[in-house]
Amino acid sequence: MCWGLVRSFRLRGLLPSRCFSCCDSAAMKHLPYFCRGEVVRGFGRGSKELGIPTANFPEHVVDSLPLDLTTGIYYGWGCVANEGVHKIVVSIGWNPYYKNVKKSMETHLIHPFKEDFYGEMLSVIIVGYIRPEKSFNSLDSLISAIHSDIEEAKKRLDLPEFNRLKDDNFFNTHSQIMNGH
Ligand SMILES: Cc1cc2nc3c(=O)[nH]c(=O)nc-3n(C[C@H](O)[C@H](O)[C@H](O)COP(=O)(O)O)c2cc1C
Ligand SMILES: Nc1ncnc2c1ncn2[C@@H]1O[C@H](COP(=O)(O)OP(=O)(O)O)[C@@H](O)[C@H]1O
Ligand SMILES: [Mg+2]
Repeated sequence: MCWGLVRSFRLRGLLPSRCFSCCDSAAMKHLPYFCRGEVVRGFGRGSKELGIPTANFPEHVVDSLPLDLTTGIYYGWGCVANEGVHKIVVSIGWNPYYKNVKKSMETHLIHPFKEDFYGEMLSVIIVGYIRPEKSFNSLDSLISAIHSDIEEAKKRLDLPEFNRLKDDNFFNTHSQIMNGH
């Protein structure tokens, strides 16, 4: 754990004053992480098998993630086509339950959408880390874990230090400049 970084995040108001047991230095050092890309098709399991749709980013967006960014489950804010900012949970990795060969980055927006939005631009700010990805013994266990992640994300995003990032100017621009470069 790099306490210098943790302190600097706290001073900038990006970390709560108490440390969550799931703090992970390799995840934290890149946060908040700004990311934007078109929504593409995945395996079609999110809605059909899990009842939890995930908007998948294209390969080039996944490949541009920092190589040392810990895989796992994150939370933050997201916006489809510049129309409203919503709480999100994000899964980054190989979906060990399904043994995917390619790394994916998938966002579930905690908001009911009337229609699919494939091809639209999705902008996300990842602000915190929840847990590593796991392989579960049953589909029901995976679904329960995802629902717990959603509840955890909803709570943490109400903390003032995370809540204010929903108003970040990133969601009002189309700029390709992200994470300072
Ligand atoms: C909050 C959240 C947590 C997830 N946790 C796991 C996990 O622990 N293990 C896993 O194999 N997949 C996990 N996933 C990924 C799902 O397996 C994946 O979203 C699902 O297979 C849909 O894939 P698709 O978009 O290709 O249809 C998680 C997804 C979300 C949104
Ligand atoms: N709340 C939501 N969060 C994420 N995607 C959603 C949501 N509501 C509808 N969708 C749509 O569902 C799609 C994802 O469903 P999913 O079953 O994971 O398919 P895929 O495997 O193609 O990603 C998204 O690309 C989007 O068009
Ligand atoms: Mg998906």
